[in-house]
Amino acid sequence: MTAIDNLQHWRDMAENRIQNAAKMTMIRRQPVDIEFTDLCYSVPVSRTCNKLILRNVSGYFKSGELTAILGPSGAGKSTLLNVLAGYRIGDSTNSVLVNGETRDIKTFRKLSRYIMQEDVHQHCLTVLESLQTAADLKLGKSVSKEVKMKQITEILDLLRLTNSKDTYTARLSGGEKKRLSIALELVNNPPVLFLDEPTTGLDDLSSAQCITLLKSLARGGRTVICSIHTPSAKLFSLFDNVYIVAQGQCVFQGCGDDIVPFLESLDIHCPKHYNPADFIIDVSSGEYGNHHEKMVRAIDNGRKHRWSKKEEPPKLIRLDSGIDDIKEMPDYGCSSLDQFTILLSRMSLQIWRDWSNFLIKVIIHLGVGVLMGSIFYKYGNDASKTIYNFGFCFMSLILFMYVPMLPAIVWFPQEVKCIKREFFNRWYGLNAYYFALSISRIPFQMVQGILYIAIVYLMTEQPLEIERIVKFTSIVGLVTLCSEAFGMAISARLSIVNGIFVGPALSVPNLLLSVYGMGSSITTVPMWIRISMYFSYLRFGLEGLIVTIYGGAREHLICPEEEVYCPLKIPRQLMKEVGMEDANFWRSCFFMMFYFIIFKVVCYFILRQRLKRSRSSGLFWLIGRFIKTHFNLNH
Ligand SMILES: Nc1ncnc2c1ncn2[C@@H]1O[C@H](COP(=O)(O)OP(=O)(O)OP(=O)(O)O)[C@@H](O)[C@H]1O
Repeated sequence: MTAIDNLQHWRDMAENRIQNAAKMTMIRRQPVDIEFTDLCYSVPVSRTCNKLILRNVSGYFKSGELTAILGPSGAGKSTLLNVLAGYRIGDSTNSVLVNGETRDIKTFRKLSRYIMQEDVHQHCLTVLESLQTAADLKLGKSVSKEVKMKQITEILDLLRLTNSKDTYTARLSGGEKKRLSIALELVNNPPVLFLDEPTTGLDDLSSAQCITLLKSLARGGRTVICSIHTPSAKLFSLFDNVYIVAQGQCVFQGCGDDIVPFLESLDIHCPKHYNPADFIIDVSSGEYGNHHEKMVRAIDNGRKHRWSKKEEPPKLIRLDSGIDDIKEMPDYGCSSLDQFTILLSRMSLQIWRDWSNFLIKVIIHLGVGVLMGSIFYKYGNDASKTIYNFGFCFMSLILFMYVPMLPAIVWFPQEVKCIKREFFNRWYGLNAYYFALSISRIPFQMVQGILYIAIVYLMTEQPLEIERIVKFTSIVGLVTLCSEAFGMAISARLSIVNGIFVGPALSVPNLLLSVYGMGSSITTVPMWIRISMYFSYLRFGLEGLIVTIYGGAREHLICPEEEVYCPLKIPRQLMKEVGMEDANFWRSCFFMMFYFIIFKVVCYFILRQRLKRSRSSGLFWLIGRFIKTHFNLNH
């Protein structure tokens, strides 16, 4: 068998599989054709200068077809895909038509799904649980559990994930993760699918299976568009439409079989047995001389919708697009309250399943509790050790500042990637997500705090009064919440590398201001430092703990017999010595709540800004542009 016969044989087999899979594919969707004309996209690179990435490209992607966007590295494939999907709006000027009508981005996002290159999943959920959550969020309560399960089973079969349905997503192979990403977006059967390099990181067999699957989805009536890196001849033969980009312009558009005749028409000859996809990419990147302009002219920068030796096929005109019905559809599959409850149970399950992480935290809190209890053993009621007991309170606050903040800085950037995918694909709104996120973590933080307090409070012999115990726990809880919210506000914008530096660095002034001026009267502290102290939530935490332990009508502390004189025997005396005589428990709580809300609000707006895909204007635009051109915050 010659190589060509081999390829033909493989193609026939794949075609058979595609036909069978296409029959299984859920309800057929209304066709959606995408046409774009003179599309430009630029990014700011300096204060005055923009880099033009897409240069007046045009093109036409038909429903029922699998389209590949190919090109040399840096040609603009991902950018074109992102702009078409609406994932990047930025400085783009364009005319994108959907079924002949100007694209309304809000409506289009209800029609399309975007599968990103990186497969980020909720790692402690199984494949089936992930799909069930997606179905609950996207289909809502109007679809019965049985119907959802039927759809899920069909999708699992179609994507050959049935055998892995009970596997945790963290344990899936690269190919399975990619298929799960596709499966999750198939739940509400979108008519348009965009995929950014779906075969990256997959071996030949998995790549072939992935592209075969995409073709079967296209055969089900969908418009499937993917960017792809140098596909093998086998894979290349599966695409219905090929769109080749070089230097931000279109150098070919049409059927893969037409590439060789197209190049021949320009007097460029493809060597025998050479993969035409590789050859045209080599030609467009200048390996065989400068043919770029010639190719762009021949295809009219994509205005010629399908280069063919034969007549160009007539363009389909959709009369009953059904897009108007979609405009009326709600933005999400279920109400905000339902989104909140589904997400809250998913997050709680995630934390619960990640029991090793939870266990480590519990062990650390118990271990540090025993250590602190041993170091400050029985200091709480010992008048000769009052100043050390103050140290114990301060050390406890440092623990509850760093322990919640550092994991948040490391964990949250990964979570943001997942939110980006799910939010962009309209699984849920940001408000529901953010409330669920904020609430889901509180019980687990509280359990760890209570375990620590139970040990140290008894071992250090702090006053055993219900009111003081509750107040002590509340202050520690508030410091925990503030610290985690602070860590999340930092990591919502920064990468792990930047966040892990910025978080602890900003904690230093927080710590310094919390104990500044102790030992002398507050009136001796310069005014600007006194004002700065209001910016340290830890200061309020410390005041809150000291007033809880030493405030109120507490009896005198016990001065050991071997001590001649205990100057800090009177509880209020310590508060005077450390400049906290005016401390008030409720004021401390109020300020910590205030900072907690501020950090939460800042984090929310940063997240919203990152997820929002529309073009900002005025001052926000200027600030955004300044940050983009001067800082690389995410990498
Ligand atoms: N935010 C940005 N700032 C500056 N240049 C950018 C930015 N985004 C993309 N580019 C540039 O635009 C060009 C196209 O990028 P794009 O990621 O679309 O290329 P690609 O064809 O997908 O490349 P690859 O195949 O290597 O992934 C590249 O030269 C890239 O450096």
